[in-house]
Amino acid sequence: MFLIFLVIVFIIYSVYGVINLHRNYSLTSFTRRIKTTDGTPLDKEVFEVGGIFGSNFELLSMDAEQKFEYFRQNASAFKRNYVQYYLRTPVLNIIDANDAELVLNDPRLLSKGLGYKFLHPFIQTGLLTSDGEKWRSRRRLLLPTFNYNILQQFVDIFKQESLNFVETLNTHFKSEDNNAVILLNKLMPILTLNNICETAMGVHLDDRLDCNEYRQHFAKIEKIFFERTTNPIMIFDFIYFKTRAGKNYLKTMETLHAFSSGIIEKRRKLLSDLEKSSENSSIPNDEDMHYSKQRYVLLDSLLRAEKEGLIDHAGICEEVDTFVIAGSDTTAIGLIFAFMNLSLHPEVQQKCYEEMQEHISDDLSNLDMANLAKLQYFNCVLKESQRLYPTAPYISRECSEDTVFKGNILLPKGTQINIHIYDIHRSAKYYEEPEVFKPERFLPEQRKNHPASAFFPFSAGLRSCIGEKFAMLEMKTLMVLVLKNFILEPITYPDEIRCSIGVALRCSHDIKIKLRRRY
Ligand code: HEM
Repeated sequence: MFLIFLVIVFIIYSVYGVINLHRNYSLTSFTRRIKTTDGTPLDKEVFEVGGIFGSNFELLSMDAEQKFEYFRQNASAFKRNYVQYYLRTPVLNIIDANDAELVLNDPRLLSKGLGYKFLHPFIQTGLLTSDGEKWRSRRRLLLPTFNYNILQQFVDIFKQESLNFVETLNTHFKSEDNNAVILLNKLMPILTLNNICETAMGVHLDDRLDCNEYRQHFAKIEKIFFERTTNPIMIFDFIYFKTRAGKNYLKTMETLHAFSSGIIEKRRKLLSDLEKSSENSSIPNDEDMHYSKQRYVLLDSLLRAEKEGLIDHAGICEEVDTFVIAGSDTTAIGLIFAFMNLSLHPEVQQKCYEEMQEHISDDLSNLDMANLAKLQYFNCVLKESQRLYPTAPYISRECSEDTVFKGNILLPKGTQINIHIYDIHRSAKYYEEPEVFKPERFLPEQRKNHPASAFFPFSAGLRSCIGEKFAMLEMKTLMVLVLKNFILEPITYPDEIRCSIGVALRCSHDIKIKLRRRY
């Protein structure tokens, strides 16, 4: 009898223990739960996605497009921030603009999310992925290289590269025809990779620095990056790098690193040749002249810092890798969707054309920062395009310690905070007819119709994009050159576009437009 009593007590105790454990831990995810600090139900604050196995297996069988859609469906089903549990990782998904602003302005939440760690073999801990003091000192070092005077000089390069681009577009016309079909996703990345290398790195791409190969390898890396973030088995380096896929990944990385090493080597040589030629006061060759007349670039800041012992060669490599990819892939996506939207909206295109004709002469002699700043409607078009197609559909932070958010939500150390820019930008809570392309919403008199916090394609707060002004100038300059020369007509329509998840916004198929020459 006593034994039966003991067994019953044991069972009750065990059940109680498990219930208590379950309250505090997501047992199948081996992680602590996000909770309120005062014991009120979490559901009052955020939606908690249930399921005995957490969300561990939800993404496993999905392809990149389905994963992208999965987050959109979550946003429209839950309609508020939601919590999920993955293996050893609580995740707070933010789809509320004010809460996104709170996270991005919180000095305790500057560390990047777990996903970025899979980029470390490629860009190590450069500005985008580093944390703490390293990030702070790099940001201090690099910020001045985007000042007004330097950007002003970059505009000349954007202009030259855009002229070259227009020439390339002209080669797509058959002689008897005034119609050319352009694959935006193929052409834009070439232009933007050239631009970042010419401007921030002060290096001209040539056969040695093969841009196509670089892009193909980056696409591979990106695919693997996402497979790894959503597959619990591939998360661990010590398993992953033993697999064949892991070994191939490291090989791909070598090609990418060879590209950035080539850039550094070229700039070092150029600077040393310039130094020598000024010592000998001989007449520098054409290329030297081109660069000496030109500008002080980001890479020079890094090389100078190396001389002062503030950074080593490995540090320079990680920053070059970071800036080459962050400064080219992003603006390429911005341009692809801006041109697609212009092709779909002839009235918007016409307004841009008229604004541009008023401020920029046909010989482009006054195409500079001051006149680009006058193109206010261009700004609206670029912003509206980035609202609908934000280059970074989501960004992520990690709690480096237990953190109380909004006064009442306890986020355990290691919690990932995913901010879904895409969902906020398209939310009916903030925008009237959110799916409709309306650049006018960004005109000064209409801006009050949506909260400022509901638009942040370049992120916000201390870790916002360092290249925002650079990107806007680059995109505007190309728009001027293309609209001066061509009329854009649609081929690809928004309802045909299937976005897929990636480091940045991806689309699995081509985005095309048709061009007609203006003259
Ligand atoms: C349309 C173009 C661009 C968009 C939409 C964009 C967007 C963003 C976003 C959303 C972030 C924050 C990422 C995060 O918190 O995880 C970011 C950071 C960053 N961006 Fe951009 N970017 C663009 C162009 C550029 C360009 C042209 C450069 C370089 C010239 C650049 C360099 C960087 C760097 C280095 C960071 C990390 C900053 C830090 O953590 O201190 N981006 N960008």
